[in-house]
Amino acid sequence: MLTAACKFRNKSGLASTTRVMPFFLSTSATVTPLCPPPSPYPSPHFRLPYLPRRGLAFLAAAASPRTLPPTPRQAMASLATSTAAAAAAEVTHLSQRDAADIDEQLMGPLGFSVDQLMELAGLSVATAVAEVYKLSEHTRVLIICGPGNNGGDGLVAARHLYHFGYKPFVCYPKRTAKPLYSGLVTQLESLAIPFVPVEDLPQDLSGQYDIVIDAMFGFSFHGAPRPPFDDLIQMLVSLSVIGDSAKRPPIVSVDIPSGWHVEEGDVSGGGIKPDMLVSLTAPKLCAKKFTGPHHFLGGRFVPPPISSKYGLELPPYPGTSMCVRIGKVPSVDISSLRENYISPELLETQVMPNPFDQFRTWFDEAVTAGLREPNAMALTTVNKAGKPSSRMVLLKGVDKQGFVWYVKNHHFKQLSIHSNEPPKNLFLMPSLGLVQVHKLR
Ligand SMILES: NC(=O)C1=CN([C@@H]2O[C@H](COP(=O)(O)OP(=O)(O)OC[C@H]3O[C@@H](n4cnc5c(N)ncnc54)[C@H](O)[C@@H]3O)[C@@H](O)[C@H]2O)[C@H](O)CC1
Ligand SMILES: [K+]
Repeated sequence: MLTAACKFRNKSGLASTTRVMPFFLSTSATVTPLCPPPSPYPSPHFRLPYLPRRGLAFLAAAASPRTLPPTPRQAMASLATSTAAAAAAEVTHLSQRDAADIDEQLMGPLGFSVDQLMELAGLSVATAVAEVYKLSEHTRVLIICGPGNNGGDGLVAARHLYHFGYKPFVCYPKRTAKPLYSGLVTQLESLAIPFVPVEDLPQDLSGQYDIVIDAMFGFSFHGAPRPPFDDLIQMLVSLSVIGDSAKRPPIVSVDIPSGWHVEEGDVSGGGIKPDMLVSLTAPKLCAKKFTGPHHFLGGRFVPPPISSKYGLELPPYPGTSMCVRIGKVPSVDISSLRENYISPELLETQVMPNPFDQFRTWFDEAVTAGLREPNAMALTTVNKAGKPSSRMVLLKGVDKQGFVWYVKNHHFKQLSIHSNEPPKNLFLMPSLGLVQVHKLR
C-alpha cells in the first residue's frame, strides 16, 4: 500500500504544486536478500519486490503557497541562527555616535550608497519577520514609516514582504522629497500596496493587522516624538499592553523601538514594548533593555575595516541568511506547533499509473528541493508475537521490482520480516508536505 499527499514548493518557496500518491495493495510477502553491498554499508540489503496494484485510494492534503512549511534549508538556517545565538553571548552594542560614524564611513570611504545599505537593511527586516511570523498566521502587515532612513528601511521591507506573499499596508505620513524615497514609494504603488493615512488607522490596530512594523525612528532620534508620530507611538504602546499576545499583532521594531532613547532605552517605562527587534549593523546600546522574545541582527554588509576599527563582536550569519538571531532563543510551546493544511481535491488523474514512477518523480523533487537525506525511511516490522518495531534505514534504490535498503547484519535478525505482518516503510518529506507509507504483502 502506498499513500502520499504532497505539496511541493521550489527552492525559492514561491511556487507550489499539489501532488497525490496512490495507495496500492499487493498480494504476497517476499523479501529477497541481495548480494552484500560494498562498504560502507554492510550486508545484507533487501529488495521488496514490486507487486501488482489492487486498488487505489487517495489522501488529500495540500496548501496554498502561503501555508507551506519551511524548506529543509530554511529549517537548517533557523537551527543555525539558534546555534549562532547561543554562541554570541557577548555582542557589541553601539553608541549613537558610533552608529552614525559607521554609517558615514560606509557611505564615504568604503564606497557604499545609501540605497544599497537601505535595500540590504530592509531585506534583513523582511527575512527576519518571515522567519518568525509565518504567512499562514500573519498575513496583513502594517508598516509605519518615519521621515528618515529608518522609514526607508520600512518601505524596502514592505516591498520584500509583498514578494514573500504577505499583504503589506504602509503608513507614511511625512514623506521625504528625495529621489530615493519617491522611488521606493513608486515601487510600492506599482505593487498596489495601500498607503494608509494616519487618520484612517483604527485606534485599536489589533483587529486589522497581523503584524505591525515600527520603522519610525532609528539611531538619529532625539528628544520627544513630534506629531503625528507621538500618536502613532501611543497606538503601539496601547497594543503592547494587551496582555494576551495571541490577541494582538506582534510589534517588530526596526533598529530602535521608536521613541526609546538610542542609548538608554525606554527611559519613562511607558514606551513601546516590541516583540521583536531587528538591529541593523550592530545593536545600539538601548537594545540591552529589549526584553521581547525575538532579537535579530540584520545588515549583512559590515566589511572587516569597520569590524576591526570598532571592535565589533557579532554573531556570524548562517549560510546565505540576511539575518541572525541574537539573544536567547524563546522556548517553544510544543502544542502550538502545527501546519495549516487547506485541502483542495487530489485527483486520481493527476498521478502516474505506476506508483513507483510517481515515487521516483517525487523523490527527485525532494532531492532538488534540498531535503536532507530524503532516502531516510522508517521501516516497521512486526514480530511473530505481534510486537511492532521501527528503525530508520536508508533507501538505496527503487525500481519496478521494489525498494532496496540496507541494514547491518545483526539488525537483520531483529527485522522479523518473515512474520505474517508485512513490513512497511515510511518516508517523511516535510518540505514537500509529503508523507509516504509503503506496505507490501
Ligand atoms: N549603517 C546602518 O546601520 C544603516 C541603517 N539604516 C537605517 O537608518 C537609520 C538611521 O537613519 P537616519 O535617517 O539617520 O535617522 P532616523 O531614521 O532615525 O530619523 C531621522 C529623522 O527623524 C526626525 N526626527 C528625529 N527626532 C525626532 C523627533 N523627536 N520627532 C520627530 N522627528 C524626529 C529627523 O528630523 C529626521 O527626519 C538606522 O536606524 C537604520 O534604521 C540605513 O537604512 C542603512 C544603513
Ligand atoms: K524603529
